[in-house]
Amino acid sequence: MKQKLSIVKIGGNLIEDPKELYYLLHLFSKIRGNKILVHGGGKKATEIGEALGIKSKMVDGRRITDAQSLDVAIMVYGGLVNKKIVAQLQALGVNSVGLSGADANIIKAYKRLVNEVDFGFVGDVEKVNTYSIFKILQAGLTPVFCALTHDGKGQLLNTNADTIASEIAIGMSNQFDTTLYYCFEKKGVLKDISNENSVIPFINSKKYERLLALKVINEGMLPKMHNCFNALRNQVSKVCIGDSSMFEEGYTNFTTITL
Ligand SMILES: Nc1ncnc2c1ncn2[C@@H]1O[C@H](COP(=O)(O)OP(=O)(O)O)[C@@H](O)[C@H]1O
Ligand SMILES: CC(=O)N[C@@H](CCC(=O)OP(=O)(O)O)C(=O)O
Repeated sequence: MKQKLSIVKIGGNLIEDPKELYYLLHLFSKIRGNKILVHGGGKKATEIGEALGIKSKMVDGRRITDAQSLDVAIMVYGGLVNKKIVAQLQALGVNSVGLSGADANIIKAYKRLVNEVDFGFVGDVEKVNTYSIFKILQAGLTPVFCALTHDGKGQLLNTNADTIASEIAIGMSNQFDTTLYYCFEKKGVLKDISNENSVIPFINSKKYERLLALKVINEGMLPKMHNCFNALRNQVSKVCIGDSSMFEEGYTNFTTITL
């Protein structure tokens, strides 16, 4: 029987709220067995960029990343956010190690070029070196990944954190019974975005099509849902979307995605 692995992705709004972030990290520290944390930080990168006079432009949920924006991304994701999270996890008794995709050559990527849009230094994942992740887990360490990959030729690339989480989950599913959790500030996928009590408990591909047509799902939820189905189609056992409470025992008010 395969060992269990939990992969938790946390997003920008949650990271920005110190109380929420602490609550999540506290619950993460209680997850038993193998676990991996993946974080974004897009909101912070936009804020720091603006303070430096660098404007952000998003297309299809992804940041157009010129050389200056890439430097901001490296500083914010690989430095500020990653190291703060690792230090907090250490305080909670989780021996974690902060990583970008370049470290231990774990995530190789190529420059994204879709529909003629030049995203600049944005990477799409080519290969996840699961052996290195396995070795880190085996050493009793908890990897904390930021939203950076590399092209193997010395170039770091900015990569959507939801995609990093799903690609790691897909890669690790050869060896592990993997659950992927997308954890953000809302209780789950909502029927009515303005009503926190409208969580849709289960979404399968058919229901997803309907929700898309009704425009219930939009903005940042679009790439998230795409990554959920991609993970499930590629041997990831389970995918859930919700807020930090989904890691509380007995809590059920979140969204589970099925094929
Ligand atoms: N039906 C929906 N239910 C919940 N959130 C939704 C929905 N449709 C769009 N969203 C938006 O998606 C956002 C989450 O995506 P994103 O901003 O990329 O978050 P994160 O940084 O946590 O990955 C929410 O903050 C919300 O504004
Ligand atoms: C290419 C691309 O768009 N990268 C993202 C990486 C950070 C991220 O994904 O952050 P959240 O999870 O907080 O949204 C960005 O720069 O915004």
